[in-house]
Amino acid sequence: MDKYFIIDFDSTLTRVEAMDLLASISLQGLPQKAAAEARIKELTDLGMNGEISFRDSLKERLLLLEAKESHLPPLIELLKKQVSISFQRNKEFFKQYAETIFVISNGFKEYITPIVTELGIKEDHIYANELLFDDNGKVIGFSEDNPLSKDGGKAEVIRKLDLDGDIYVIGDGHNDYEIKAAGLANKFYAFTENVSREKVMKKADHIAPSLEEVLFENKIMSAFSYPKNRIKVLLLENVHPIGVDLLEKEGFTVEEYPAGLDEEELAEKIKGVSILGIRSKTQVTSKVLENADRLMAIGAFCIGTNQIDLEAAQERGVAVFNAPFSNTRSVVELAIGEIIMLTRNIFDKAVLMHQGNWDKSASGSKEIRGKKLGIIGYGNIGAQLSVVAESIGLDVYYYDLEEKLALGNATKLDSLKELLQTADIISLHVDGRPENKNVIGEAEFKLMKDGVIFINLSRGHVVDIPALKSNIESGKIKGCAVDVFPEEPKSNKDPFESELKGLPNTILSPHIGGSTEEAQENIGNFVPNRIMEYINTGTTTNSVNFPNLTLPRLQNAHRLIHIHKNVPGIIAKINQLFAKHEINIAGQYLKTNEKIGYVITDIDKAYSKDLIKELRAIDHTIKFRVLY
Ligand SMILES: NC(=O)c1ccc[n+]([C@@H]2O[C@H](COP(=O)([O-])OP(=O)(O)OC[C@H]3O[C@@H](n4cnc5c(N)ncnc54)[C@H](O)[C@@H]3O)[C@@H](O)[C@H]2O)c1
Ligand SMILES: O=C(O)CC[C@@H](O)C(=O)O
Repeated sequence: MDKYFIIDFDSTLTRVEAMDLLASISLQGLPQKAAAEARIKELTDLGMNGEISFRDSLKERLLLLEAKESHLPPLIELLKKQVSISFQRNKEFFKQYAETIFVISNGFKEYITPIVTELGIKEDHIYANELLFDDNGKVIGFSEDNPLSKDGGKAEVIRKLDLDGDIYVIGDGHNDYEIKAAGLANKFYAFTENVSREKVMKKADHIAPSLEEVLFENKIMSAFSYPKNRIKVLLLENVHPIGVDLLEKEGFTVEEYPAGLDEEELAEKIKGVSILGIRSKTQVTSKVLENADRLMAIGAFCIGTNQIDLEAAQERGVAVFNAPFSNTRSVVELAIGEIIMLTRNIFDKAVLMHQGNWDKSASGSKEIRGKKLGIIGYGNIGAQLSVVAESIGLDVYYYDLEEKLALGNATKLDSLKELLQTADIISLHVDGRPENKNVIGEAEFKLMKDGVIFINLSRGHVVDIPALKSNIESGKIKGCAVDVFPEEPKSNKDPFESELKGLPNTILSPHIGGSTEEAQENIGNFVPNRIMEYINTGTTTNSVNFPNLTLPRLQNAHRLIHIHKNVPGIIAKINQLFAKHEINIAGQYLKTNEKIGYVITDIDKAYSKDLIKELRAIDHTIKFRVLY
């Protein structure tokens, strides 16, 4: 049985309403332009929603237009650039199915024909209205004999076509739905790539955010192996709008949630989600991952990834990406600011001022020049702090578990003990690995100098809070800044509880070390791009739990992505299958880590479904997907 596709033109095959464009050309320079354009838009929407008769809407719109024949060539040029993105991607479909694709539109043939024939649609498969011109080339109306100039016209055209097969209508308007309502179509797809009309969507058999969705539903090969709109993205904790926008523009279906979710809530919400975006609050535990039936990637829109069970994610073939240096500078600037504020007792003095007390004295206030800054954890933030601190006169010492290059004149110390005994100011920048729990506790505070300044902008659990509190109260710690806490509120609406509230010369901030507009914008750009690279090409550069592979762009081939447990012999098994199916390998890329193997194979276009089944069935396969 043949499948016929009836496609609407305005806002479906093109991203715009052609009449709106014609209006902006024909009314150019006329005083009534703005008012006429607004009314044309209004009439289009009323017609599309079925709220006024189509013929009335068309008549009134044409009258407002002041259009001439000479306006058509520039209109056609503009429309050529406005073909819907997913239609542009799927030119192959229009070529292959030319015999069964029809464009039926209430617009005008004069501009529709040049656009759609370029896509490969046959000229005699275009049904649309026709303009009437006077002798001077002015548009004076339309051919009223044409059924498409009146309500129910599309149904009438299809009835006359008498197509023998299944009929699928793709359109954004009520008049497209009417074909189905008249019993003349098997399915009506509400096409929402360009506009979403609530009323039309409600009546649709299926919502198609892109042409790929229609093709996928009908098992027709399309530009993508899987429609992007079926990739569900869940973004928690107020991810920057740039990130949301990038993922939406890619065609994914994005759901946002302003706060973090607890384990139970997320374990429920994660079902059906392909990409999860979080920041530092949300714990992605193995229990959550057990329920993650479709999860491909997690984006940590921050630096820290200790909130994610990276090993469990890896074992389930879920790649995790973060933004390793997008907010580094912001944290460093806050640390520098706090070092100065605490050394000068500004915080306490400001509180007194707000209470009406004038305490002008130099006692206990010091310059930072020449003071010894001890940095624990000389990673990206620690090292950057070292450079900036040195440039304003601090004498920098650092301790790291790993061998790190000393920047500038910084002095590397061989033990934490030595650092704690040396520094006047201690700033903590270790990562949040579980072994770092209470890395600074009573014993460590004891080793510090009396009157030390202590700053923690790393992770809350790395400091023993009761020990910190008693050392501030005793005066051992003269000034303290804490930005991160073992327990943090899930959202801005939840209360903040901590033993550190109300202590002297203690700056508490709500985990905003990386919360600058610049940093959030950087992160919003960085993380979605890494995820999209992974989804679209398999590239895992910058993944924190997957072997890092940077892959070339896929050209005229299929890319098979196989993630498996790292046990001997898997590659041999994969390649035996290619040999058995006489598949030519265009390129193969492999990287392993302790736990998993990541193999990408580019093959010629043709392959059998059996090959895919057999590849999936190889023992120890974790995940498998095909890209093209
Ligand atoms: N407050 C905020 O808003 C904010 C913003 C960004 C990053 N962070 C946190 O800051 C910390 C540092 O970030 P980064 O980008 O520099 O990370 P990083 O991974 O580049 O550096 C961490 C360094 O700490 C070292 N280290 C780990 N444990 C240690 C230990 N016990 N003793 C000594 N050294 C140890 C590591 O070897 C590494 O060099 C992370 O915990 C991150 O989550 C907080
Ligand atoms: O913005 C956040 O939630 C986390 C910021 C910071 O702790 C990070 O890890 O980058």
